[in-house]
Amino acid sequence: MTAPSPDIPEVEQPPPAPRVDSEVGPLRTVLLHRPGTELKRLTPRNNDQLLFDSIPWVDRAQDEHDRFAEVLTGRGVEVVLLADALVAALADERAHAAAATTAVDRRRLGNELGDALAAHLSTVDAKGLADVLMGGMTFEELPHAEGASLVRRMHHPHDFVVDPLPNLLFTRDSSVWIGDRVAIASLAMPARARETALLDLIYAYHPRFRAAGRAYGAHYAPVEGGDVLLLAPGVLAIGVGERTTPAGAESLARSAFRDGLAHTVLAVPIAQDRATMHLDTVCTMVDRDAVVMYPAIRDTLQAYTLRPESDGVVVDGPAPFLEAAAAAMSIDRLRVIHTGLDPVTAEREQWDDGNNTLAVAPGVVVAYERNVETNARLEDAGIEVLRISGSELGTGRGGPRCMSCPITRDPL
Ligand SMILES: NC(=[NH2+])NCCC[C@H](N)C(=O)O
Repeated sequence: MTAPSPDIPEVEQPPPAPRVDSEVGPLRTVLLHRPGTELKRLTPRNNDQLLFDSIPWVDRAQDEHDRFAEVLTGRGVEVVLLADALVAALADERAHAAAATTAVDRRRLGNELGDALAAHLSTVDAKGLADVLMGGMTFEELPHAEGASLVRRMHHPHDFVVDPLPNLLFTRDSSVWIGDRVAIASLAMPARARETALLDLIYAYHPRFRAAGRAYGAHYAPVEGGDVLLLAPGVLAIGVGERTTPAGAESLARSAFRDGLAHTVLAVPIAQDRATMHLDTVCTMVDRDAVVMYPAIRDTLQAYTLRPESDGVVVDGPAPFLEAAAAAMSIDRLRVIHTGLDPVTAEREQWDDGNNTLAVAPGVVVAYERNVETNARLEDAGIEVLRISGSELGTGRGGPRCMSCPITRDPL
């Protein structure tokens, strides 16, 4: 390495402008969330409701996440952490005021305690407020106020005044960049609904993002980012199942057409099960023209094709997904990496997010190491697999794609 010449001042490069046109273009900037206090709130009594399958060992989950981030930075990817972005956004006093409002649930607390909580949160600094927004707050932690309160007295000290958001870890779902616009998701499950407010604050007030245009902003039908795949520039696939609804998919399609972000949208019905909660639990792209897909659905996956028409959309199909996708992408065929697994191994590895890979470039993906068979087949097919451990991270049922929201990818 040559030392910088003393005469030429080092010019700091501005970060690349947000823009994502594909699933596999070289990844430049990604939003991750290092899990924190919110995971420590999980107990055997609340984990189902909070959408975790067991109680993670938090320190180990953080270590695993740090390794994940290191793999990405090792490949030249800039990692933006959600907590840092939130604190930066909350430095704007309008964001601070709005955030306090989103945290106060008057249905739960009533007006008196609601007012007391709002007054308290308005005095907390940006970091402290971000901690409450992400990690939640219990009755025990609520600073003492004067006067009698039935709400305080009748709640258990460990009940939540503000619910924790353990699924913030899955940054894929709460927002999605399509072209140069960001869509804030409308999350289907009550345990995740408030994540939207946090992402909204980040994109509205963070100096780096506040100029970004919004896609889908004003619609409310559920759409989650795990269901949205950018198959090729101008071509979106949107899973419709446990999370994203037909209305959500149609609404996002119309908004993408209106903004010229897409020419074709495929709406892909998936089973309404926890195992297949998002399209990216059964299918992710690993190369320009290749996907890894759960073998059990390979031949049955269907798609409706939506295209813009002067004053609306035309809907065709359903037709086999692989054919509809190839046609929309203008390629002969979409390769499916044949994992060739026996049905039991395939089902086990699908559950453990074997199909949920994150491409850092065409043909290079991050995957959980535990899915030994799926990863071996990917390598047989010439895909480079960057393995990470996810024994604790995986307790929330999400893999590398779920845990990452690409902000900038280079064009293909
Ligand atoms: N894109 C994904 N597959 N995300 C997985 C999200 C998992 C999370 N526990 C949930 O139930 O919402």
